[in-house]
Amino acid sequence: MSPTATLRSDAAPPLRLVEQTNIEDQGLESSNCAQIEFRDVTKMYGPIAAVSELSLSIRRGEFLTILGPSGSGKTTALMMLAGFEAPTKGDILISGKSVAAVPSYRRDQGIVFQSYALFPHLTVRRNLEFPLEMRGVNARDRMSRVDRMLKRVHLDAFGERMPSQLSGGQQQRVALARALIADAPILLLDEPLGALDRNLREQMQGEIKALHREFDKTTICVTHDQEEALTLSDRIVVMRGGRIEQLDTPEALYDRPATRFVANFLGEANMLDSPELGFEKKANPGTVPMIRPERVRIAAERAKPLSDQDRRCVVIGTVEEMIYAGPLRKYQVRVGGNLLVVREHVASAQETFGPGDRVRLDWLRADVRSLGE
Ligand SMILES: Nc1ncnc2c1ncn2[C@@H]1O[C@H](COP(=O)(O)OP(=O)(O)OP(=O)(O)O)[C@@H](O)[C@H]1O
Repeated sequence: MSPTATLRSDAAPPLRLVEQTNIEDQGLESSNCAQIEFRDVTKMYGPIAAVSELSLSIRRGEFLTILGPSGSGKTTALMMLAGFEAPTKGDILISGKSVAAVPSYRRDQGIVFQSYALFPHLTVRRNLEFPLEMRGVNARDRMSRVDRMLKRVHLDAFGERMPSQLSGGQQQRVALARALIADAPILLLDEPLGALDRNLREQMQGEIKALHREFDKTTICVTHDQEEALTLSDRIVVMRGGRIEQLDTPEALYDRPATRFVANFLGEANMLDSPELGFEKKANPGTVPMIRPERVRIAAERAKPLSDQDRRCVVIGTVEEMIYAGPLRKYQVRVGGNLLVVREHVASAQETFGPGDRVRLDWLRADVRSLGE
C-alpha cells in the first residue's frame, strides 16, 4: 500500500500527498514514522577512522544536530546515513530496518547541501518539480504542489527564474523547498547556512525552525556553528575525533558540559583550575572547575559585599579590556596568571569599568561546573 501524508501550509488548505515510491519492498517501513539508529558504526579511510563506533538513536520528528570542529567526522556520519558512503563496520537502521542494501536514491530523504546543489540549468519551478517527477507524480499534481511550496517559502514570484538569478538566501530557500516537496520523512541538512552572511543566517535559522515545526520531519543537521546548533536543535551530538563527546539538549550541553572540550566548543568558558582561583589539583584529580562568563559578577574592588556573599567565590583582579557587544559588555579581567571573561547585560549593569580598574569578581559556588579533562 502506498504511504500517504499530509502537507500543511499556512497559505493554503491541507494538501493530500500520495507517495509513489514503494519503499516497503526495499525493506523500509512506510514514511512519517522515521526513526534512525546508528549501531556501532565505524568508517575507515585507509588507516584513518573518520567515524569510530558511533551509536546513536534519533527520534521521530526530532531535530538533531551533529556539531564538531573540522575533521571530527560529522559529514562522514551524514553521508553514511544518506547512503553516499558505506560503513566499514556496524549498521544504520531506519524504522528498525537496516539500510545497508538500500541505495541513496531509495532512502526517501530530502537533502540540503551548503552549496545549494540546485540544477543550474533548470528554473526554480523545474528544480522543485524534479523530485516529484522522479516519484512519478503526474503533471497536474506537480504543478499544484510546486505552487504551494513556492508560496510557502515566499518565492511565488520567482518560479521562472534560473538559480543564478537568485540571492544566496533565496537559493537556499529553494533548496529547502526541494528537499521538502516530496514529503520524505527524513531531512538531512549539511551546513545548510554555511554560505550565507550573518544576518541572513539568523533569518534562515528562523525559517528552518518554522519549517521543522510545520512539516515535522526527522531532521539531521551537520554544522560547526555552535550558535546555529543551539538555536535549531532538540538535541545536539558533539563530535570529536570521530566519536561522540556528549549528546544532550542545547540547554544541558551549555549549562552542564561534560568535558573541557564541550564547554569551550559551546561558548566561552572560564576554567578555574588555578591555585590563584582557589583550586587544589590534588583534591580534584582529572577534573576542571568551570564558570560561564555570564555567571560572574563584576563590581568595584571596594563595593559593599552582597548578602549572599558566603555562598560565593570572590577574587580581586584588574580589567585588561572592555568590549561593547551590543546589549552586552564583555570584560577581560587579569587575576594573577589567569584571564577571566565576564559578560554583563548593559541594562543590568551598575557601573562601567575600563582597563586598569581594580575590580572584584564573584560567582555562586553552585554555578561552578566540574568538567572532565
Ligand atoms: N574521502 C575521504 N578520503 C580520505 N579521508 C577522508 C575522506 N573523507 C573524510 N576523510 C577524513 O575523515 C575525517 C573526518 O572527515 P569529515 O569530513 O567527516 O569531518 P567533518 O567533521 O565533517 O569536517 P568539516 O567540518 O571540515 O567538513 C577527516 O580526518 C578527513 O580528512
